[in-house]
Amino acid sequence: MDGPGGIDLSAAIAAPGQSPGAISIDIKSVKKRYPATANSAGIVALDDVSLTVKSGEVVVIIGPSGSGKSTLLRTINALEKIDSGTIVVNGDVVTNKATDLPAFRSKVGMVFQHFNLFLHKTAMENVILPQVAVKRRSRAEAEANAGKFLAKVGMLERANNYPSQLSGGQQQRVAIARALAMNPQVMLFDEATSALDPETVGGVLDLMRELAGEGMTMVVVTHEMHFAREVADRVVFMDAGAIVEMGTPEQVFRNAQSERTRKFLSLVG
Ligand SMILES: Nc1ncnc2c1ncn2[C@@H]1O[C@H](COP(=O)(O)OP(=O)(O)OP(=O)(O)O)[C@@H](O)[C@H]1O
Repeated sequence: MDGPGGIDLSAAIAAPGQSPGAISIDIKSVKKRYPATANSAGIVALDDVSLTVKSGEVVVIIGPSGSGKSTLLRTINALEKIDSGTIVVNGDVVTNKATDLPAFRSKVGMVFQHFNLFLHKTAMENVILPQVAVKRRSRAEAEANAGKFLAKVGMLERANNYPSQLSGGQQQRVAIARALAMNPQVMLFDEATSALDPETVGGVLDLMRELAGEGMTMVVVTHEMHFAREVADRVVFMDAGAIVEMGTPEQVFRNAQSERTRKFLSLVG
């Protein structure tokens, strides 16, 4: 389980209390409606969605634009509030008002399309800061940890660069190191490669593939169908705010049951 930097990360990645095959994420009957505004009618973004993700499982969510994929992902770490239903992540009831959200979010790594790095901080500082601010680690511990994870994503030699000095793919690898340095129990990827130049997409997908191989529980929203085919344990197809179909890549890509799934797949290849 060595990363590109030759570091064994299995201890850092194995989340305490998670046994392989146990349910890690339990989403039940979730409904979410964006209310009407002066300029737009209200939209049902999630229409009675239920999904469980087992510990160590890689679930890839695919579907047309506007089908609710990002909204579903963002409900898992409470970036979106839901109208009804429940979401439990490794025993934390996300939808319970009493849940300490900052503490909960530190256990869930999120990687965004647009990286969300601090632009006026170096790569190293970007990875150090959340560890100190949220995990209350000492600066020395956070720095050692940052070095370890920057090495894992192949960015240690660029540790002192600012985001503006890095390519999109490199910035995304720093963002992944930042998330991993928090020792997350689950990683959520929201179109992590959609904003990248084609030549840098592969490196980020390879890193995601490597994390999957190391047993990280992952939920991935992506338009990269070959990644879904090769890496997913389960593929979920969404349309119009609902899960239309889910199954192994083989089941969904080779033997889709729904006409909507087949039509989508015929369009995206
Ligand atoms: N903040 C918001 N306010 C109002 N409507 C929203 C908001 N965010 C998303 N929506 C709407 O909710 C629906 C689902 O959006 P969502 O971003 O989850 O879709 P998606 O499947 O991730 O799309 P894409 O592949 O284009 O990113 C869409 O109709 C979208 O326009």
